[in-house]
Amino acid sequence: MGGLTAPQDVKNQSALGDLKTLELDSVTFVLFGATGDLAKRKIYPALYNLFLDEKMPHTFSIVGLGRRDWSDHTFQAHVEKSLQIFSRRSINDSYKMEEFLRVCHYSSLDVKDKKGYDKLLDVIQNQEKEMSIPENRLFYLSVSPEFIDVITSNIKESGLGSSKGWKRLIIEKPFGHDLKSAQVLNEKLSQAFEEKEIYRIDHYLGKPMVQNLEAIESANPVFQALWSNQYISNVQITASETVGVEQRASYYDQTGAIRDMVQNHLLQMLMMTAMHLPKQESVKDVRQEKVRVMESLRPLQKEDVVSNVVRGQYDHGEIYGEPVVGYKEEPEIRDSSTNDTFVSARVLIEDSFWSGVPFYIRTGKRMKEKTTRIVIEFKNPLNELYIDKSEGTSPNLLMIEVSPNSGYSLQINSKNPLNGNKLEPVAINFSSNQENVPEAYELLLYDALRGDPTFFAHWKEVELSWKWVQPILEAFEENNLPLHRYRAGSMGPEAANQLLEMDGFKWR
Ligand SMILES: NC(=O)C1=CN([C@@H]2O[C@H](COP(=O)(O)OP(=O)(O)OC[C@H]3O[C@@H](n4cnc5c(N)ncnc54)[C@H](OP(=O)(O)O)[C@@H]3O)[C@@H](O)[C@H]2O)C=CC1
Ligand SMILES: O=C1O[C@H](COP(=O)(O)O)[C@@H](O)[C@H](O)[C@H]1O
Repeated sequence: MGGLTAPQDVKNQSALGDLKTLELDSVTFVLFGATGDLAKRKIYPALYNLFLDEKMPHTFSIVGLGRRDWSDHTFQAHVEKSLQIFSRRSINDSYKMEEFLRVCHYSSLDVKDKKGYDKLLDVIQNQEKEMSIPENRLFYLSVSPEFIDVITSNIKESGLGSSKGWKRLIIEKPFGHDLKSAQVLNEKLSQAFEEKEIYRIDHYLGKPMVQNLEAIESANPVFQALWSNQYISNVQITASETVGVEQRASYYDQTGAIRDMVQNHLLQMLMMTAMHLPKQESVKDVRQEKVRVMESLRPLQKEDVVSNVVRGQYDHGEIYGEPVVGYKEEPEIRDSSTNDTFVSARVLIEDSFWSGVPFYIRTGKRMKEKTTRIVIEFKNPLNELYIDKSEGTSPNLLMIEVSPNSGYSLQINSKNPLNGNKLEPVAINFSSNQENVPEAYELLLYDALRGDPTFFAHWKEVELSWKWVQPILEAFEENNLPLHRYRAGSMGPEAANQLLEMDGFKWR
């Protein structure tokens, strides 16, 4: 096995480079919430795909935890089933499958039971001894956020966290419910883990096209030259979904689009789009630059929210031709709910690069299409050159398709000989082969295994995001702005279009 791959070992490598050849430290992957939904849909498939790609350490073991009284055998059958359903890769190689399942073990633990952690320590130490794994432990908390505090303090007190090797902690969203609760949670976390050991997952940061954003600018002189308020008129970030609240009513009705999507995923995409990096970027640079973006956001006062933010809630309608009920008719949603299922906002960055360039963000459930897209709209001074206004040009647009498709499209103007040589917008397209695109969780787990936190959210980013969002939460709670209804299957309320129209733009 190679030497320790501590965060400092990767800090000088390109944050975006391919490190496939790097040898990873042997590790015990300790999964809290191993019987849950996220584990089966995302975590096992990601680990297995990494294993098939030889991106797992040479020696590793997985210890799954939950309250259920499962044997190793039951757990392995559960993991296998989840791979059959959710892995994007073939599961026909029975030799590889057996090899993978052999290292999956299960131990039952109620996370509130202090004594249970002593037993867990024994289980892990025995595994480590048997498989000659040094005491490197990666703890993944795929459980409800209410347990984060109790788990991390029990990890500390039981000695599970005081190993001779390294320890890392991966935690899922949501990180807090508002600014105060996030600060309290972070304070508790930091009693058991150092910031450099904490990997806060935002799965949008694992999407290949989000990881590519910085490269689009820095690896293309043509965009590098244009990437500022001199040439860009506005930036639009959309994350629309066709699904409704599904089986998560109790979570979502307390959370809304503002906490579920805006505070984390949309602001992370905004940071990744707006940050400026020197050529030799490192983990520290990326995170510093993202923080700089957040520090430059014009803060919203509660009274500004009404003119910069639109909130909506879906009514009944149709999705892909099928009728769907409105939000308040969804099972377990309160009749009186004023929860936001749609949010759009105008965000202003007050620095020398972006001042005067509005960033518009929008996200919603039960919209017309499932798409995550970032559009950079360039200024269009040419129109004034055309005396005949029917010969006007369209703005150049760089459209970055994040998901479900990954690709770019650049809209330029061109004469169409089939239409009297009139100028028309045409698109230059690139789209990745979807089958080979790794899943976000694969990229993120690989980074955590090799100790690279670049694409995880640093506490400062999380805190600054909550700070920006906090006045919006309060304005929503106090009902200071309208709750616009929108038809399921539409692109949200009309007020979201007006937000751009008043600045002379439209959603792309
Ligand atoms: N599912 C998803 O798509 C997403 C989930 N997340 C986040 O991931 C986390 C997990 O979500 P999800 O998998 O959906 O949740 P589930 O409710 O499906 O699973 C919860 C897990 O926690 C375990 N658990 C609950 N109580 C205890 C306890 N007292 N002691 C030990 N284990 C316990 C359960 O095991 P058992 O029942 O055996 O005790 C189960 O394995 C949450 O923070 C969620 O917000 C984030 C993004 C997407
Ligand atoms: O974190 C979340 O993300 C999903 C959308 O993720 P995507 O990768 O499918 O775009 C969203 O449905 C969910 O409500 C939210 O918690």
